[in-house]
Amino acid sequence: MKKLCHSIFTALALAGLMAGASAEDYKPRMIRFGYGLAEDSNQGRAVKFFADDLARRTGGKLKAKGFGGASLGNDMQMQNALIGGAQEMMVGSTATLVGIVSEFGVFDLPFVFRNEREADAILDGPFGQKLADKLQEKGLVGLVYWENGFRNLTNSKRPVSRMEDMQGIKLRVMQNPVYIDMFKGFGANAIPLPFSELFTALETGTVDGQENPVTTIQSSKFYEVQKYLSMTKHVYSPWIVLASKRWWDGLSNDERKAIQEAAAASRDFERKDSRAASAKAIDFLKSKGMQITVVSDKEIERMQEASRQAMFKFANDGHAKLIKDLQGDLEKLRK
Ligand SMILES: O=C(O)C(=O)C[C@H](O)[C@H](O)CO
Repeated sequence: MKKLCHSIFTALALAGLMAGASAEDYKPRMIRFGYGLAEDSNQGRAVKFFADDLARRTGGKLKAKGFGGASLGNDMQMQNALIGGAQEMMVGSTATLVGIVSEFGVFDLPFVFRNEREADAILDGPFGQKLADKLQEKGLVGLVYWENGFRNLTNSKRPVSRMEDMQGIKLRVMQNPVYIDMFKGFGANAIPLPFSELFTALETGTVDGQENPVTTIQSSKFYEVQKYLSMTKHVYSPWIVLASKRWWDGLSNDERKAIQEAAAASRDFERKDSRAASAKAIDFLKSKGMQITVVSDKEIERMQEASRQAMFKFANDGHAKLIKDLQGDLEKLRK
C-alpha cells in the first residue's frame, strides 16, 4: 500500500514537473550555433554545455546544434548571417565586431587587464553591458561574454624575447586596426587574416607567426606549424555569445528567459573550463616540441610604451571618453 502511494506520488510529481516545463511557452526550435574553433576546444565544449543546459530547461523543445571549425563561415560571415536572420546564434571574438560597433576595440587595447578577475568584473558589469547593448540596433543580441584569454605570440623563425626579435616577422593578426597598429608598433609586419585561414597560412609560410591564447594554440594544433612561443600576455581577449535579433524578436518571453539563463550558465562553465585548460596547455605545448620564452617584465614595459601609439590612435578615433571610463572602472576595482 505504502509503495503504491509512493509511486502514485512520484508519478504526480513528475507530471507536475513536465506540466511545469510544458506550461512555459516553448515551441520546438532548432538553433544553429556557429563557432570558429575546433569541437574539442574551450569554445566547442561550452557550446555543447549550452545546448545540453537549454534542452534541459525547455524539456527538449529548444535544440541548439553546434557547428564548429568555421563550418558556417568565419566570425564576420556568421555575424552577417545572424543580422540577416539566416542563422540563430554564434560565439566569436569581440575584435571582429569593430566594423559593426567600433567601441569593442577598447577590449583590444594592449595590457589593459592585469588578470581574469578584472576582465570578468568589467565584462559582466555596466561597461560590458553598455557595449553589448549597442549591438541591438545593428541586428545582433549580445548575451554573455566567454573567455578567449590572454594572448601570446608564436612564430616559426626565432625565439622572441625582445621587440627587436619581431623585426620582419610576417605576423597574422585579427582584422582589427588596434592589432595592426599595435604589432606595427612592436616592429612586426602585421597581416590581418580571418582565423579560419590561419592554420594554412602558417603551414604554407604565407605568415611566420600569430598570437592567440595557449588554449587556442593547443586546440588548433598550431604547435604542428610553430616552433617558438613567447609569453607576452599582451591582450586579454573576450568572446561574445550572439543571437540574431530578427530571430530573437520572434521568440516568446519564456524562450528568451531560458536562453539567457543557459547562456549565463555556459559562461560560468566556459571560464572555469578555459582556465583549467590554460593551466595545462603550456606543458602540453612543451611536450609537442615548442620552445617557450618567458618575456621579462622590463621588456613588457617596453612593449607597453611601444603600444601607446595604438592607444592614442583609438582615442583619436573618437574613443577618448570610453578609454577614460574603462580606466576609471579599473581603478575602482584596484582600490
Ligand atoms: O582570430 C583570432 O585570433 C581569435 O582569437 C578569434 C577567435 O578565436 C574566433 O572566435 C575564432 O572564430
